[in-house]
Amino acid sequence: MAAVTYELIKKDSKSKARRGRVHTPHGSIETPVFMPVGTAATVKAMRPDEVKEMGAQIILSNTYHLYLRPGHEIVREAGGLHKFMNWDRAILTDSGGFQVFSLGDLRKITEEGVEFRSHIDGSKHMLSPEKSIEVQNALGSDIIMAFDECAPYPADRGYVKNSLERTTRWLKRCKEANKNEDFQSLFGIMQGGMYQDLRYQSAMEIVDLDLPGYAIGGLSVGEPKDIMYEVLDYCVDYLPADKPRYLMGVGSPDYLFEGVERGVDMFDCVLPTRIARNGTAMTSRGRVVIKNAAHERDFTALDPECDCYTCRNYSKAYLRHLFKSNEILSSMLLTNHNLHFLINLMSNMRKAIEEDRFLEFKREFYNKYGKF
Ligand SMILES: CC1(C)O[C@@H]2[C@@H](CO[C@@]3(CNc4nc5cc6c(=O)[nH]c(N)nc6cc5[nH]4)OC(C)(C)O[C@@H]23)O1
Repeated sequence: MAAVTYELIKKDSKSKARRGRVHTPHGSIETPVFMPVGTAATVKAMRPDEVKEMGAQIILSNTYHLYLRPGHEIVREAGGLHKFMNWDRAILTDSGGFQVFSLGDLRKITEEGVEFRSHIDGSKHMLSPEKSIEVQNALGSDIIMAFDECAPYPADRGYVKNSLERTTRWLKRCKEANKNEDFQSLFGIMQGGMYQDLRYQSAMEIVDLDLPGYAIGGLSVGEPKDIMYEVLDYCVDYLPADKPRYLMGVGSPDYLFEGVERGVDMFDCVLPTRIARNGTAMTSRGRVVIKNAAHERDFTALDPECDCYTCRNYSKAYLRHLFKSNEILSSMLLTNHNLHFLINLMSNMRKAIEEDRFLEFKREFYNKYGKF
């Protein structure tokens, strides 16, 4: 029995949306779920007790970053990532494949793995399926992601086909490297670019390995919204219904609604924490750019419908002052609100699916939120 299992609780009658539960060694996760990103073993500007208090059930961290700094051996000696960062709920770690492409100074991709220079100090490194699994085993995360290549967008068919076939060969090596780990569940990642037949091929190849869960990779890489939704329309159906489905790198409220409607269970994205540090808040009335002069004498809360610590205690005028003064508290309060907003949104989506009114809830939200 895998350490991570999926329990389907309710399927929406008018869409592919589904309410479920993912069981892990560090607790159960109610789905659909948004996972706050804690790249370097911290959800930036947040303390773990605040992240827990707002209802986060699982957070994401990154192999690429922790391998480079402080080094996975240090985290192993600290007793693993849960101990090191004082987080006792579930952790999912991405494999480093994508981050090497998006962050590292990519040198070479071979059958063995990927050679790259660190974005921190330019030192040369090699990540392979075996190395990625060794690092994730040292981190001790509950869900570990396969070492894959996320094909760039756009990319021609030939490149995408060769890339997905190598990603499948890498997945088999990941499974072999992880075979002695009882408490860490390996998720496969579907690639195939924007080509339906290649997505099908990738799905069949990874599902054949009978893993505890599957991610849809290769999306949220700059493709237009309608292309992502079109690809999602068929990708979810290629994955087994009795396993969790994870859409990587998504997202903002509209992407979350569209993903949930198409049957996705798990999401992660740097957006809420990243834009908070840049002074933008997600609210029930759309985005609020706090530095705008309009907020200078606005002594009302950021979001009239939000009961987070920030909205209960501070005004837009004060938050604008903090941001303009480049105060650390600005990032803390806006991050707290943005994460609370998305976690609360997912909780309301789960309730709406339970009450068979998901599409109505989506319409209500869109009407209030305005343009995306
Ligand atoms: C939406 C938003 C704000 O998220 C930002 C920025 C650009 O998009 C993001 C998010 N998109 C994203 N797609 C992914 C695909 C894969 C994948 O195929 N494999 C593996 N192992 N990990 C993945 C992680 C992914 N993250 O990717 C970086 C570059 C990490 O920054 C994020 O736009």
